[in-house]
Amino acid sequence: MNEKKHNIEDFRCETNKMNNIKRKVAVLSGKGGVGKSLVTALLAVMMNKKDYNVGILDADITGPSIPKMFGGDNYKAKISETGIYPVVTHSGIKLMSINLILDQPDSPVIWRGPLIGNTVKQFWTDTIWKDLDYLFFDMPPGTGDVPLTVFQTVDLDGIIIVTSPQDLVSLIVKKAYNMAMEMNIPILGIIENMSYIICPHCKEKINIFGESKAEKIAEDMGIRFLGRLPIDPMIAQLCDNGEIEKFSQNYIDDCVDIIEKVLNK
Ligand SMILES: Nc1ncnc2c1ncn2[C@@H]1O[C@H](COP(=O)(O)OP(=O)(O)OP(=O)(O)O)[C@@H](O)[C@H]1O
Repeated sequence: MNEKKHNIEDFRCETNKMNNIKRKVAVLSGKGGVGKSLVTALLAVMMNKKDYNVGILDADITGPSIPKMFGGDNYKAKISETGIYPVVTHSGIKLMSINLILDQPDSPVIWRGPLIGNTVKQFWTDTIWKDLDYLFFDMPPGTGDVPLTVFQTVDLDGIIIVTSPQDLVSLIVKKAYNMAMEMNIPILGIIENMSYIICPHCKEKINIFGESKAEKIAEDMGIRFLGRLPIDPMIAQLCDNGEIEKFSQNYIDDCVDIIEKVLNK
């Protein structure tokens, strides 16, 4: 399906010798603010609940949000001569993010593209994850420098595209799709976030952006539709409180099952 179309240079790098990482999945969005970090965090939480060893590499260097969702903004990764030791969360998920290295998590990273790219590369080559069943990459939004670096550096098993209902009518999802296709990376499917709300009184499902077109668009592109997440104030609260590991809804159960099935074939 994803035949290589362009002559893109290959800069594959090996990860730390101590690592044994079975599956590497990047979570991508065409633009910011659609809930890509949230989806990454939820996938990790759900896979961890299924007893898999899970890690998250936060490749969003200028806007890292993973540590905060797990309550770890003040945790620090340990740097040694052999590599960088990730932070381990309450439930055992391993995290690597620029905010786990900076002295102050609110310090801005004012670096140019190549330095940002090299930092992400170093997270891949130097972090000591040891045994992981799944490593999720939370990519920065868009289809710029860093996604390109990750696509070239890491031998990814697949990407997941996160979108919101409004994006699907634009070309933004198509850009993420085209980038993965050009880099010959399998697309595992699309997840639609902020798809609907549930009335807290009558429990009616309200499609505030109109009837979702996600399934149809996925079908037109020939990729899987992995499911949809509602806007849920409880999710926002869990993120704000750094308690995303307490998430217990079944919104993405099907998505997790599909990913598990496809990647364990
Ligand atoms: N389905 C949802 N229900 C409630 N809140 C949500 C939902 N999705 C995302 N949010 C909230 O929106 C905020 C932004 O989400 P997130 O950081 O995942 O977006 P993003 O796409 O990774 O953004 P960027 O890539 O621009 O940093 C988070 O604080 C999260 O709590």
